Amino acid sequence: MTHQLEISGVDMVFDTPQGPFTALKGVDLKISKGEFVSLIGHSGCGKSTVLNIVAGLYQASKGGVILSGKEVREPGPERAVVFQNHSLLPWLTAYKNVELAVKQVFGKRMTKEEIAEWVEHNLALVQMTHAMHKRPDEISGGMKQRVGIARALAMQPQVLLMDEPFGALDALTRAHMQDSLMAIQQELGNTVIMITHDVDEAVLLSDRIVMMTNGPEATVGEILPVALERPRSRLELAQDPEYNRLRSAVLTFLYDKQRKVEPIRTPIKSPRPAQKTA
Ligand SMILES: Nc1ncnc2c1ncn2[C@@H]1O[C@H](COP(=O)(O)OP(=O)(O)OP(=O)(O)O)[C@@H](O)[C@H]1O
Repeated sequence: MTHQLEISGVDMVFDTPQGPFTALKGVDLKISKGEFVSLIGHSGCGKSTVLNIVAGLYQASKGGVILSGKEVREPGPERAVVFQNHSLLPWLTAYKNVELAVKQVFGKRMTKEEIAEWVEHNLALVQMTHAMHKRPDEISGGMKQRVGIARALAMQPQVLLMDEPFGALDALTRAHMQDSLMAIQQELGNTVIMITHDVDEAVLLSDRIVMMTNGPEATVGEILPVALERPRSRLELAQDPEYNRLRSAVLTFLYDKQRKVEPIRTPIKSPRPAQKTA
């Protein structure tokens, strides 16, 4: 089976004032077209570094990434990135934000009418038609995130890279966004790599959960296939024994096998003033 995306033997060494720091060591991951893969692991293990290498924003120190047979060397429109802090241009409306990306990618190939239709179509996909002429400061965080997703989808990327896309949202908005993303991904068949800290989110959305070991020299620890039928309903899954088995497998990995022991610093007590003796 040929894979759409191959991350092979990736090491990442950062130069720091304290000397070289090996954040990643020997990361291997092969992803098929249309797969939804989550990266999960403790804070600082290197999830964003992996995503940035796939995005072409960082160059691996060793190894590399092949997408559809071509080596990734720089950012490109076939890999759209959605960050936690929706990076919309504040002076442009939701519509104009999406239009800008569409013009960058398809400006030469689409007519004005086609561009307008495509922008509206993608905003409709994320249910933002009603607010498409509002600026980012006039809409909620969840709505901004939806515009960010519409902008990424409108570029028709082969791979959608999402760095904790729903991390800053309240629980209800988050649940709604997860459901929309599942529906959109099922319709469009995009390949998605998503970083999350949320075990339920990982199990609900993914075809595979990639669990990373703690750094330094972090790498892929275990890969958990999630064979739950789609479409998935969060309410039904709450009672599903397989869902609960998968959930506890991730929790066991994170809190047992890769338990992170933070050094507890005992505050240094200031020496007691010497007692005066009479
Ligand atoms: N540009 C950089 N220079 C030096 N060290 C870096 C750089 N970027 C990341 N690191 C280090 O590499 C390690 C992995 O960082 P990364 O941001 O990829 O982790 P993460 O798993 O995404 O963390 P979080 O879940 O907290 O976002 C960390 O120890 C971090 O301090």
